[in-house]
Amino acid sequence: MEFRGDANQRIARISAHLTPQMEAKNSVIGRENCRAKGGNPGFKVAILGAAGGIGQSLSLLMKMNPLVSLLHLYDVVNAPGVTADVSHMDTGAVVRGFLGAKQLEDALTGMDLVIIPAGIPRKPGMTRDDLFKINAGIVKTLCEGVAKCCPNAIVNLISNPVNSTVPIAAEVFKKAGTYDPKKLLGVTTLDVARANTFAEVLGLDPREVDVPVVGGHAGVTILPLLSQVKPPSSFTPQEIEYLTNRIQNGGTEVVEAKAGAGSATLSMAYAAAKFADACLRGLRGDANVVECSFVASQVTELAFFATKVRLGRTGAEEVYQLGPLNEYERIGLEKAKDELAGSIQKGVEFIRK
Ligand SMILES: NC(=O)C1=CN([C@@H]2O[C@H](COP(=O)(O)OP(=O)(O)OC[C@H]3O[C@@H](n4cnc5c(N)ncnc54)[C@H](O)[C@@H]3O)[C@@H](O)[C@H]2O)C=CC1
Ligand SMILES: O=C([O-])CC(=O)C(=O)O
Repeated sequence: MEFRGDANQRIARISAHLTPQMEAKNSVIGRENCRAKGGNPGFKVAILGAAGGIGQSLSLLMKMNPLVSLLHLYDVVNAPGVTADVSHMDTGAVVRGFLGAKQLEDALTGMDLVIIPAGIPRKPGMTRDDLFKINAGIVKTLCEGVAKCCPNAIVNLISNPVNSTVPIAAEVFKKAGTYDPKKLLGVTTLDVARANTFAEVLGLDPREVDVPVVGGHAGVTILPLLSQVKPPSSFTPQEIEYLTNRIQNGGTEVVEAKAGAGSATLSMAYAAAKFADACLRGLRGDANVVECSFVASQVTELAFFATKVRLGRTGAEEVYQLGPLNEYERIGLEKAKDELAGSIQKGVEFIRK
């Protein structure tokens, strides 16, 4: 082990979770220079809402990701506790905690990827849209921070209702003059994970199944394209009905099972970590990184729509078309678009009003 400076300096450094390189260059260090303790160069990732149900597990999973060199954990409560806890994991990423609005800018400065699971979750009987009143303002404030402190970062937006919070974020970035549609990604990975899992009726290992899920992230806007499942398989009409309903209502299934204690957190943290890893692999320049995401889109007449996208060095570099749909899916698409149009409009108006 290399020791620099006297013992007191070393102890101060350790308690601040800083490497000598990071201390020297503080938070404006370039990616090449930002090495986690003995690790490889990596990316700088912030989680906003890191002390929540999703945030805590996601913090754990991102601390385990070898592509992450610096992990900033921000919340309005309990960020120091989560940070202290996660920082004891003997993986490469250096962890720093940030508590409350006064520390938001420090949390965001220099970040390559910002993941946002901040906001209230549903209780039984609520729709995702019922969260708009509170979560719209939270997302607005956090995105204003992103625009100011890390305008080039990729943003993974998890806070519901995603169908409205992504348009809100876009409007905030437009207002700030920093909007890059390729860099704003609504996280719909859990819908795909559920579709792949529930397709067990095929008798397949979910890891081998790939069901594209398009549209948005609420009720009928969640449109699984079972006709495009890989490996190619055929379903009976009853199976299609069962699977489509279960995928569309997967979130509600968890909300009801938790009976007032929140919504999906563990499967969501898994899905968010999987999507964030795909974004980082894209940033690194890996080829053929493809995931579904709710993004600015010209695939339909709507300004935002979830489809498969190819992730690259600059974000969602290619937005794929829907591909051939069967009659059942065409009807589902019309329903999805009707609801999505209103949710997108609601988000846009929240900022433009
Ligand atoms: N996109 C998706 O597929 C999914 C989205 N969600 C959504 O994710 C959000 C979070 O869910 P949970 O983690 O279960 O909720 P939670 O209530 O457990 O955690 C939310 C965290 O956000 C923090 N927070 C609140 N205001 C904040 C602010 N201004 N700045 C920073 N942090 C703030 C809270 O202190 C809390 O720690 C909800 O809106 C939920 O609906 C949940 C599951 C799936
Ligand atoms: O259902 C909810 O409220 C949380 C969510 O978005 C999901 O689990 O898909």
